[in-house]
Amino acid sequence: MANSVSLGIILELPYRLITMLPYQEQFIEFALKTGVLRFGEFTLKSGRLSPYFFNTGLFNSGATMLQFSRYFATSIEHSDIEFDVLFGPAYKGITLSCAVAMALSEASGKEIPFAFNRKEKKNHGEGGSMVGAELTGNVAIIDDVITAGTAIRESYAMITAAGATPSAVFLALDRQEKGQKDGVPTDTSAIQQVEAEYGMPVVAIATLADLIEYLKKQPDQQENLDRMQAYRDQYGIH
Ligand SMILES: O=P(O)(O)OC[C@H]1O[C@H](OP(=O)(O)OP(=O)(O)O)[C@H](O)[C@@H]1O
Ligand SMILES: O=C(O)c1cc(=O)[nH]c(=O)[nH]1
Repeated sequence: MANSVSLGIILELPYRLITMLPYQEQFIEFALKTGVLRFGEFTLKSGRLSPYFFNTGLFNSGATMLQFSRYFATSIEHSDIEFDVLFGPAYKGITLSCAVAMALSEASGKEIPFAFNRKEKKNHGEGGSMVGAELTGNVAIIDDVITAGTAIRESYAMITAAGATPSAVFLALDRQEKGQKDGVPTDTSAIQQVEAEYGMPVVAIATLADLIEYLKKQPDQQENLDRMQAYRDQYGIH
């Protein structure tokens, strides 16, 4: 795969179930280096106080977006999930769908049609809410994170309304934490709920488990590791 991130398939496959792959570790290091992934105290959309935060808005240069999109493309190729169109929900999904379609084309040499929506409908010119390729066949949704699953549910509705089939979700990070209903933690994560409700696989470049595994290998990160494990004990899915 020219110009892309190495999978290390031959050496790494035997360990696949018990350890993260090289590209996942490289992705975590890259997210830390760029400040996209940070440790500290952060209030989430759910109101939870988290010892870490993942802000893909900070992949905000050509070079970092290019690298990010290559990690995404590697993760998607590794999933072996086939699809016809990549759809990114506005706003962050707009740049993601475009950049990752480019990275997938670069890696595979294939046309990768992509589309996204407008948050506000356009009433002049070509009009409407959809931009890009026609939504047809199997459509994979691409986004940075799922919190409550609202963006994915809205994307599902837009894709089915266009007569296509939502078939998979590709994310940057799976926080692997319990969802919330009426302020009460649920047993499953919002991602697991989306998978069960819509029967779509959800694939992330990296997960909370990967992040914890990474921290265990860093001697100077014991304090962050302790906080992450305490957070997982409280809110993590089992
Ligand atoms: O699972 P959810 O509860 O929907 O949360 C996740 C969504 O929230 C963020 O987008 P947001 O809607 O805040 O808009 P943005 O892309 O314009 O930042 C994020 O990019 C996801 O799309
Ligand atoms: O749950 C959130 O609000 C949230 C967590 C996170 O790590 N990144 C993000 O953009 N939102």
